[in-house]
Amino acid sequence: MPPKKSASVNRKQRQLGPGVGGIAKGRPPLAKKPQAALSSEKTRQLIRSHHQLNKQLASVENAGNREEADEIRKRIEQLGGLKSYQQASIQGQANDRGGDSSAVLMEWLKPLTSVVGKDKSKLRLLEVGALSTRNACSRSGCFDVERIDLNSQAEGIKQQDFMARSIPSPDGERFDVISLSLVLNYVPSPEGRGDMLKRTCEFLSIRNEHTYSMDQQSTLPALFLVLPAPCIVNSRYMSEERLASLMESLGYALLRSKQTSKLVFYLWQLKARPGSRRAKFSKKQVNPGINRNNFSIVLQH
Ligand SMILES: C[S@@+](CC[C@H](N)C(=O)[O-])C[C@H]1O[C@@H](n2cnc3c(N)ncnc32)[C@H](O)[C@@H]1O
Repeated sequence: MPPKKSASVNRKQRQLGPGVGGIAKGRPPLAKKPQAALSSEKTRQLIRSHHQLNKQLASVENAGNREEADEIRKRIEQLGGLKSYQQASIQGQANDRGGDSSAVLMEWLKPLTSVVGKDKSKLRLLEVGALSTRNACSRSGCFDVERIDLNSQAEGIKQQDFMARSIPSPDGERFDVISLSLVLNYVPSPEGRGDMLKRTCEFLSIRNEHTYSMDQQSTLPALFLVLPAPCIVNSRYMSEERLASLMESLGYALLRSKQTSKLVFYLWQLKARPGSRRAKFSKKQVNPGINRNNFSIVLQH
């Protein structure tokens, strides 16, 4: 089935400005009361600085430079650490990015979720990088949601690094859907991003026709991926085509995509777990240009 693609930029949203209309129903309420609001510009700056420092930290740690790593860690703490970054993300997305991204996932899974209540079997959803227990997916009642984050902000969110989570045994419990919304771009290295995408395959349940209904078979198991749009549309090293071939090499097929002025959304179905003879994806320039960024994803082995 060819992937369905939404209008490249949601016209209504463009007219109204981000944060109004479409999925812009505001961030889901948080368990903890946010601290005093920062201005949009300050929020963006804080997110940018946190990403940059995280990248520098990964690179000096890689080079074994402990002193410089300690120095960068101090600077991250001075900015308020991961907690302030999360706060800024919540606020930044509410202001700039159109609110709760999981509303897009709900929309895309509507044909499946509309029957969930009838046979009472909920879909299993793993939300990696969860900041709220009350986003559209959580509120829908269609999912058994497991939420994890490096720094838990609420009771229903387990404090856990996805990269350190034990891989389920062959007959262990897996998920029907994994959500990676604005998480991959948080990973500081291109290799780390490739590893994260590869890891998702281990947690999705590839069931057979006896366990998934006909409707479900055309969608599940699936990965919901959200990234800041510039990572894909304005990078020297990435493009939609390159992302699609990388994902295909992992066993994923693109089902849905959508682009707004700020974000790109994708729904990928895992068709088969990647074999050992998978193609490698190095950091290769596909869109040269001085005004482009360096976001990339590398698959090493
Ligand atoms: C920008 S927030 C995105 C929050 C939310 N998913 C959204 O779309 O609004 C990124 C979150 O991902 C979390 N994160 C990054 N890497 C992670 C990992 N390896 N395991 C679990 N959480 C991770 C960070 O702690 C941070 O809270």
